[in-house]
Amino acid sequence: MQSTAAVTRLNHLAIAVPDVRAAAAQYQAVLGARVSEPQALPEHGVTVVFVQLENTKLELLEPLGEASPVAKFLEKNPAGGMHHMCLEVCNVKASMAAVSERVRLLSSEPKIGAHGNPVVFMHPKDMVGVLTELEEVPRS
Ligand SMILES: C[C@@H](C(=O)O)C(=O)SCCNC(=O)CCNC(=O)[C@H](O)C(C)(C)COP(=O)(O)OP(=O)(O)OC[C@H]1O[C@@H](n2cnc3c(N)ncnc32)[C@H](O)[C@@H]1OP(=O)(O)O
Ligand SMILES: [Co+2]
Repeated sequence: MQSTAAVTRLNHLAIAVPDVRAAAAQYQAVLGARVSEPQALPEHGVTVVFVQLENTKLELLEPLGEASPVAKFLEKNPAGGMHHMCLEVCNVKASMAAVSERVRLLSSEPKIGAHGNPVVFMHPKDMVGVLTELEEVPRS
């Protein structure tokens, strides 16, 4: 049996949007959702707003800076769209080692994500078309 990333829970679904404030206002007005203040994350090339749900979070992503990975996505999907999903793991480096021969990891080291935890991405083409993020979340 090959070792796996050993994912546990869904942490968030991410939606790329052209204007994160307008998108947050729409989610609040139409869905009645609780939304966070925008958070600039230059090291990821995004400004994010989190929509807190009872059982998970939605992450609204607006491009930040010239090299934003989301900018190119929005060129192809100008109105916005589903961008990635984030699954939780207990040890992101162990998960990376477990899968590195079967999927392309999009960074050689984890980065610190929006929640202050280490994250890494797996190429969508190796994950049946879905950009998949792994986030190390310490289990309480
Ligand atoms: C804050 C943090 C957190 O949660 O804590 C975050 O989430 S930061 C979230 C932002 N950070 C990231 O997304 C980092 C990981 N993303 C990346 O490294 C990049 O966006 C890639 C996924 C490698 C795509 O790179 P690039 O845009 O240069 O490639 P590309 O446009 O030529 O796309 C290559 C192929 O992948 C497809 N492709 C591109 N982005 C995709 C996506 N989000 N979902 C599904 N498929 C996608 C394209 O359609 C194309 O397929 P075809 O060849 O068939 O046309
Ligand atoms: Co994310």
